Amino acid sequence: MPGFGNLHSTEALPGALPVGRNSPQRAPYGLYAEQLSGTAFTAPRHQNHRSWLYRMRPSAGHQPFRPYATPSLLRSGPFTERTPSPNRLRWNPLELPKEPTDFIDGLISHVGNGDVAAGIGCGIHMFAANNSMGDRAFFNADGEMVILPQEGRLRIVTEFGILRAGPLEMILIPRGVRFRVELLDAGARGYVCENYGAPFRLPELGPIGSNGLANARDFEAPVAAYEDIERSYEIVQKFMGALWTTMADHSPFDVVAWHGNLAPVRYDLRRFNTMGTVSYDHPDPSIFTVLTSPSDTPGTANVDFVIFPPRWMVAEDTFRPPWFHRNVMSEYMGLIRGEYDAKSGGFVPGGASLHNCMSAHGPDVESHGKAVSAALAPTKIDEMMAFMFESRFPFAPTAWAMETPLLQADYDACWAGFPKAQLEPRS
Ligand SMILES: O=C(O)Cc1cc(O)ccc1O
Ligand SMILES: [Fe+2]
Repeated sequence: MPGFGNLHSTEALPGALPVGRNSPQRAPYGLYAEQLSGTAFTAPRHQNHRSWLYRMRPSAGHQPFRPYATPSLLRSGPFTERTPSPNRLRWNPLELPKEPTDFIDGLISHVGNGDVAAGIGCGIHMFAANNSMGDRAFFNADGEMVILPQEGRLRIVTEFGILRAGPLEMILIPRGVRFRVELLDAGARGYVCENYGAPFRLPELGPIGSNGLANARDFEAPVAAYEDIERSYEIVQKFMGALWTTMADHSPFDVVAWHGNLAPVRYDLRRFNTMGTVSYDHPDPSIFTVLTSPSDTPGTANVDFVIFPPRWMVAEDTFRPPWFHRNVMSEYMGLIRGEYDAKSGGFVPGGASLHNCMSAHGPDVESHGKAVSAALAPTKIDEMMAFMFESRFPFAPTAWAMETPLLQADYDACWAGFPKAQLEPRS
């Protein structure tokens, strides 16, 4: 069902959705009415997110949660394992696991900021899995999750219905929504942004007008789909940075109908209506914002999700790749496919880089050299998709991120050896 933040109504059985009220004395088929809220009850109407779910049993029917025993590399803000680094860091891609590993156990925290208990900041994780979740559901009480598959297609069963997504697509799972990740290929790998702050929304378009960037209609929510499974089912949740587990005697994916404006969505990044200059100069990458989680300072995001999609480069008398810069915001980047225009090698699909607040970065020597001597004909950057999670809060790496052999030892070298500008002697 199309539309970001739309009010949807969907039923998998005729008449399952109550009409004219949310909570009738007896819901159709004896279903249980349950509200899931993503914002405070009193949040302004245009920011209020909630849905009503009509399910075979209330979610409340489960045993107490116990600490999850399987060792996990998932971490949360405050990220204090290692001193935040002012250095530019870059990582090679995760390898697919050798042991059977599902999405939950395949999550590895990379960097993060803020504080999960304060609802500020985000955690950025990678995942690598070779197994479907089986009779296991996961939900995250700490934040919503943007999932970006980089390799392998996923079938994500949620309480709201089923979403499939592969590389070049994104999934947004709201806080608290139960889901199960199944693999449609032998392995899957990707990135996750776990947003502790204000829910992601579409950015304002300002002078761009009423269309453009990620268009609301291209976000797709699933239709209601339920499974009637009576056997022991594990439910794992992330709460205040720790994983917890419990058992239920049935599948929690038993929602027969739902309505509301809180729902998981899929978005095909290829549908992004990319803007750029048609005259000169390289604009700020904020024109590539897909979704933003605002902070309480206007225009200064808790975290922005930004993509660098295929696009035509036509700028005249312009250095076309990203310029050299030092940014007050902190930048975590990943690559879904292709080659990023600021880096010739080293930044590979599935890899990642971190440029924290005020760290000097930009094109490497080779990309710079090519760009200053290029004939400025219109050229297309094709077959490429990079992305950035950009935040007002510097990112701290996890211990894993600093100790993994995937961390590149020589990243700084890509900015070594720029020829010095030759100043003309003044006459
Ligand atoms: O560092 C990067 O590659 C991301 C980036 C891209 C761009 O086009 C301008 C600024 C910026 O931070
Ligand atoms: Fe940058």
